[in-house]
Amino acid sequence: KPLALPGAHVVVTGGSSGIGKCIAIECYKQGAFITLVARNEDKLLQAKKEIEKHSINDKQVVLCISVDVSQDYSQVENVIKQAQEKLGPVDMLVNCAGMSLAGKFEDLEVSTFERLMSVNYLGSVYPSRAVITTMKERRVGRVVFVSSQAGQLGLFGFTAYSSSKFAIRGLAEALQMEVKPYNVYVTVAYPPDTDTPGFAEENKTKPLETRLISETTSVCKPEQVAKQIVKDAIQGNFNSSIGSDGYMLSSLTCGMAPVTSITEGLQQVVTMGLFRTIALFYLGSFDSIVRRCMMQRAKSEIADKTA
Ligand SMILES: NC(=O)C1=CN([C@@H]2O[C@H](COP(=O)(O)OP(=O)(O)OC[C@H]3O[C@@H](n4cnc5c(N)ncnc54)[C@H](OP(=O)(O)O)[C@@H]3O)[C@@H](O)[C@H]2O)C=CC1
Ligand SMILES: CCCCCCCCCCCCCCCC(=O)[C@@H](N)CO
Repeated sequence: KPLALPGAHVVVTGGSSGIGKCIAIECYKQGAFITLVARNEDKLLQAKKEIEKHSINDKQVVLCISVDVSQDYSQVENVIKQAQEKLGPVDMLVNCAGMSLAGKFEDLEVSTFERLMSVNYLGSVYPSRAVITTMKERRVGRVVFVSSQAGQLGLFGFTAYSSSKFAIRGLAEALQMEVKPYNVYVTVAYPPDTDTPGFAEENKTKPLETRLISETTSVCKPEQVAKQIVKDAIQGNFNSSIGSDGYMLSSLTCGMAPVTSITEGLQQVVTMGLFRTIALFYLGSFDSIVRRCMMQRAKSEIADKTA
């Protein structure tokens, strides 16, 4: 019972840039009709043009809607209504609008915590809330949440970002239990660092510790991440991850997450102990990175004072 993308209506928030844009392209290539949701109209139009290059028939449409997904629920509800009037009921919603800001806890403004929670978490609640009733009624639907590897473990510098991405996991687990009997499937994606404009922005303020720890995993291409997310969403897999560290992290942090197949469940049972063992070594190396950076900073402070 995979979702058939040809002719389907896919809404992608954050679809004007990075991972979201690549998800839109991937779905368009498979015959879907697309609604892009983001704030900046120029970026939306630019992305629309780029996506339209990949059309497979002359009926396909890319609709652009400018709205802030985190501000006002009634606004978000309205634009979803508009999109449904033009392109029909939403078959798949991808919540990809989001942002990251890294910094030490005491260096981050309190407003940053509010902002990230509002964009990353509430910005996923609002569009989902706006599409879910119709999906349940039609007994068709996919809701995709884009969390992060930083939504599976807490890292130095990500006190504000990680918590907003962990929140998505709780929302997704609870929602999946509610909507599964209606044939609506929820997917949570946990991408690693991915080469996007958003990632470049994040790197401008990233503490050294965060950079060094993140370098444990390599930087992915957004096309590759998008392909995996679309594949998992079509299949109705609850979990979507990439690479061997992504696989280990998902297995290790499965907790009480819904299980998609018997194979997945068995793999989790068998690998859990081994992956926890590996994780202990990673945690040790992260701690030593943090300690080394601290000593380095202390040294250069002393040098500054004596100079
Ligand atoms: N790149 C990475 O390393 C990783 C990214 N992720 C997650 O993937 C998602 C996409 O990231 P990435 O592709 O790097 O991001 P980009 O910054 O490249 O793109 C973000 C998109 O979201 C839109 N957006 C941002 N804020 C809002 C808002 N308030 N309302 C509506 N639209 C908004 C932007 O458009 P506009 O600004 O015009 O509104 C843009 O289309 C994010 O949730 C991110 O946390 C997860 C793991 C790794
Ligand atoms: C058995 C256990 C294996 C453990 C491997 C752990 C590796 C941890 C690295 C975490 C990297 C964090 C990526 C955050 C990406 C992100 O969301 C931002 N770039 C957004 O802009």
